[in-house]
Amino acid sequence: MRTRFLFVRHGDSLHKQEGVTGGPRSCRGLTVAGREQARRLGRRLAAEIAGTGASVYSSVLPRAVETAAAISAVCGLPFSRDSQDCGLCTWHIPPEADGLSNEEFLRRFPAEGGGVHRPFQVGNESWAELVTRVSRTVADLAHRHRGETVIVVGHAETVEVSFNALGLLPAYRSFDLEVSPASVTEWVTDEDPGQWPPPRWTLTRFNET
Ligand SMILES: O=C(O)[C@H](O)COP(=O)(O)O
Repeated sequence: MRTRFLFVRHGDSLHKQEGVTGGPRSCRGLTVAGREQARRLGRRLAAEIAGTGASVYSSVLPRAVETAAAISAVCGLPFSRDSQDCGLCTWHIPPEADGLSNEEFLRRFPAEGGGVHRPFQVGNESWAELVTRVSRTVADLAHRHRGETVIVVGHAETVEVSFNALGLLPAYRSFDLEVSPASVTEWVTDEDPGQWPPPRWTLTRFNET
């Protein structure tokens, strides 16, 4: 019984191009190149999951939703509003910061003493809160889809948290991870994802473009 998670970062996005925070109000989805990346990735994944099927989930932000919709369309998999989960989002920034340039966000919302448990900006999540939120969502999906393949379309942080949720790394790690647009990171286990103690997952590829 193999359970397989394919974590995908969204394709090239307008928020990156424009240098804005890109929350629910200001995210305007993918660039033209990003849409093509998503379709190309969909074709690759369609070949990989042929015969096994998969379930597709995304965050609620348009850049992830568009990427997931493109992948699902190419693969012939269902994808609806019910497949979109805020638990898979990147940072939950304060609503007043949504749409600001990144520089302005850092300038107007500084929080001294930011760390693992205290946020780096006023009103933002802490890293530990983000890790817990995303990990909880991934754990629920693993439980619901034991023995199946799950495609999770999110953000750089969603992919990073796969190391906490499945690899059980502590929240603080002493190295950084580079996560490219439209990349795939895969974890598999042949153990029961719902067992206690937790199963051992294997990282079979990271940031594959
Ligand atoms: O830089 C950002 O806006 C956040 O880290 C979100 O990451 P994303 O570009 O993968 O959505």
